[in-house]
Amino acid sequence: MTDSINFAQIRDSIKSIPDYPKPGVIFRDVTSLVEDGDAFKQAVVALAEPFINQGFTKVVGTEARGFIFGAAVANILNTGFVLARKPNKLPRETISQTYQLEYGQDELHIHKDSLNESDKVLMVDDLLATGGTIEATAKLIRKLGAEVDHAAFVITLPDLGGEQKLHNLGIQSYSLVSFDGE
Ligand SMILES: O=P(O)(O)OC[C@H]1O[C@H](OP(=O)(O)OP(=O)(O)O)[C@H](O)[C@@H]1O
Ligand SMILES: Nc1ncnc2[nH]cnc12
Repeated sequence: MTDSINFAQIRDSIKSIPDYPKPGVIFRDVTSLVEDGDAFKQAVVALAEPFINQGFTKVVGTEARGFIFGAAVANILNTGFVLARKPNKLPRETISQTYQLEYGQDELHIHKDSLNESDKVLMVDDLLATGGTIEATAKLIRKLGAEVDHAAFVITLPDLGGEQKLHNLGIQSYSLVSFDGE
């Protein structure tokens, strides 16, 4: 199925914005990808394809851009979709995990009753940079007793070390395109 995916088209649809949000950063903008219906469809199909019929019971997506791709992948895999959200957004009882940002720290929450020991989870996000966000997401999933060994991203920034961080957690990462030099 991935034979029919035009990875160059997916890559070309992602706009790169220099010096955003601060000097020296090249922002890889998936909003331009999702605005292109064909590129969006191909990206979602390519993200889901390796995980079809592999026994996944849930997809977890991380706020906010992870929701766009995660929910679509869950539909293809015929699984439920679980939201990992920033603080004060989820109405039921949650568990939380703090993680480091470049400056300071942030926190992610997940509903306590959204996963359990019987779940096999695929994590989906738009982009892997340092891996701090996806590491926090994996810790939440594991705290609830669910299994998580795979994460899928549209974009990886290999220079920022996220793949190694995931590897150290025993999580295999899969991405559609990578951008060096950041
Ligand atoms: O690998 P990391 O270094 O953790 O960075 C990757 C994360 O950063 C971005 O999210 P951001 O926190 O900017 O939130 P947003 O999706 O709400 O814009 C991106 O969508 C990933 O979730
Ligand atoms: N360079 C980048 N572009 C888009 N989102 C990001 N999140 C972290 N680094 C990023």
